[in-house]
Amino acid sequence: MIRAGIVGGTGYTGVELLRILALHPEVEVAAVTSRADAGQRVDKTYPSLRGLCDAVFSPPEFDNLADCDVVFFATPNGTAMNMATDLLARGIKIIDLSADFRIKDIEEWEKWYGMSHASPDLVAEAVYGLPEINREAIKQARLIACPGCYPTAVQLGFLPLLEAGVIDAGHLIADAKSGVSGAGRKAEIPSLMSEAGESFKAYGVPGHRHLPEIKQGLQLATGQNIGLTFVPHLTPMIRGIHATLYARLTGEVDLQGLFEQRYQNEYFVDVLPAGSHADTRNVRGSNRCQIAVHQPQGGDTVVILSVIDNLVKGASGQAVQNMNLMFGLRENQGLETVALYP
Ligand SMILES: NC(=O)C1=CN([C@@H]2O[C@H](COP(=O)(O)OP(=O)(O)OC[C@H]3O[C@@H](n4cnc5c(N)ncnc54)[C@H](OP(=O)(O)O)[C@@H]3O)[C@@H](O)[C@H]2O)C=CC1
Ligand SMILES: CC(=O)N[C@@H](CCC(=O)OP(=O)(O)O)C(=O)O
Repeated sequence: MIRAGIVGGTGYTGVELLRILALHPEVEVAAVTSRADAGQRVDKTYPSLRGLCDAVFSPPEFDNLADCDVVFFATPNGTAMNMATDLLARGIKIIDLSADFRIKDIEEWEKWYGMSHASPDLVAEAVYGLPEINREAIKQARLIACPGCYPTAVQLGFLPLLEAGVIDAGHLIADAKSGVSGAGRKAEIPSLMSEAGESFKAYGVPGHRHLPEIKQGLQLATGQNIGLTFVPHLTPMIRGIHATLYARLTGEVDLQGLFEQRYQNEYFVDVLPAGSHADTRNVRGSNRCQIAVHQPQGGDTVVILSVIDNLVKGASGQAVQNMNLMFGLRENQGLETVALYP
């Protein structure tokens, strides 16, 4: 059995990892940390796990994680970068759900994240954990930077078009909407039901920290200079991201065929039949990204609809998909759940 540790087990992505790993046949959850709940049984904080998890929260310290084979960081930005070196030196693999190792340009990272980087040397080594691009590198990696939630939905939607060279890469538009669980479990006024409920708003229009991540990811994967306008929105649902992507076509192409071919061997990317409208409810609780392809009125604008569950394919499910690859397991092991409907 793989001994897994979770740093930040009380947060939304932490408990989602616990939910997935509780039924994973090859994994034993050996350590779960929380500062606030240290000493308390995990299933007291989360009764949904009663009978499935007998772990007790411990403080996020090296000694409590030292017997793990892999440690997931489900923590705010700036945490994993301070603990990674010691864990790696002990031979423990790391899967970081935060942004600490995602951006290769350290100055750029420091600008967007507003802090200095504690382990710049590890950034070069980290593998960006989007399996649909980096599968072979992930299998060899000891440090994974899991993609952000918006970057997962946006990159999977644009990739086939950029790889085929059929759109103007300099003028992409991503109009994305997220449920409130994307902001995490911490108490914050914008996440209150009376603030986010019955309301809908854009935020981060002048610049959101996922912009450099998406541009870097698409640039590295396709070798093209990417120009992107990215506008996130907060929508009054709990889980889900819906990205509506726009690009100008530069030639004639069978768009539906292009997407179906690109993702024909990808278990977690489902290209919907022509004419479909992707809907977040069809991926809620599952590790799937569903994509619909449109060319309105046969014009020169392609519109891609890409939906994921931000906590699963956008975070913890993708993290487990990476773990499966790193440990030579079947990529979809423990992740074959069907979406919850409605
Ligand atoms: N929510 C989402 O949809 C997504 C989130 N992410 C990223 O995943 C990470 C976790 O997100 P999320 O689960 O939403 O966050 P939450 O705010 O819900 O949870 C954060 C967790 O980290 C722990 N924690 C906080 N500060 C520290 C610290 N300094 N040292 C150790 N543990 C700490 C908290 O427990 P305690 O304070 O008790 O220690 C808590 O368990 C973030 O980096 C986020 O950006 C990525 C993709 C999607
Ligand atoms: C709705 C909401 O607030 N979403 C978050 C996305 C958070 C997230 O998951 O950030 P990382 O993927 O970079 O870790 C935000 O826009 O800040």
